[in-house]
Amino acid sequence: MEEKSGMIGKWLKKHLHLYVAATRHNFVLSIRDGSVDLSNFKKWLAQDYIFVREFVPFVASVMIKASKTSDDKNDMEAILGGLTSLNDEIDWFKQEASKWSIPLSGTIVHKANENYCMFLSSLMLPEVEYAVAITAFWAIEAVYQESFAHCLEEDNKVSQELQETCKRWGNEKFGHYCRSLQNIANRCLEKAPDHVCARAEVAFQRVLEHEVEFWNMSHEGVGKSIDIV
Ligand SMILES: Cc1ncc(CO)c(N)n1
Repeated sequence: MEEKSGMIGKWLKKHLHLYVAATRHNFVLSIRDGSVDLSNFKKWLAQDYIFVREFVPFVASVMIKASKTSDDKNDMEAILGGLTSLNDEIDWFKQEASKWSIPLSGTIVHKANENYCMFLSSLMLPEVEYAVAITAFWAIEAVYQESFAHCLEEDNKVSQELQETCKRWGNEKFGHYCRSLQNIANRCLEKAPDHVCARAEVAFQRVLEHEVEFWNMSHEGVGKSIDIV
């Protein structure tokens, strides 16, 4: 029988290439070195606001699974913390959009974003196991934590106006929250049958692929020539 403790750590090693693609994307590196094209940043911001609004019902669905099937009552607090931070995040997106004069209501949803949101919907189905959903949830948060924490590491040249964005996901408290989700996922995976673990591993890989596509979006034409056709 396969040793299952610390499953996430094993998958991070096994899929390191994909994890690095998702957490060291050129867009993120350009924020870190100060060379980011602000129009790309604005595209990302407008699309991420749409994503975050879709992410809320997904997190709520993870909460429902936890309340029905989790063997540890503390899971609820961790997930509730996630919902609370999404509440702040939505406010922050609105403020940031007004700072950059981005009209959030008229944004055309990019295909990559739509695909990612459809993937989230598929994970909301009641038949998706808690272990699978919590693994995906952790991965989604961890990519942003890892990416933006990297932006804040030594010798960064993040411009003043993007500091706050990096701190939003790169701060230590968010890091701690991601580690709590990782611990929950590890605990669930340890107890899950092999076929459920296999599904969680696939969900983890899919999240990373969607995250790469999401970053890619920022340097493609959004809302202009491509979307008008
Ligand atoms: C695309 C994407 N992934 C992860 C997060 C983290 O909440 C986010 N805001 N957007």
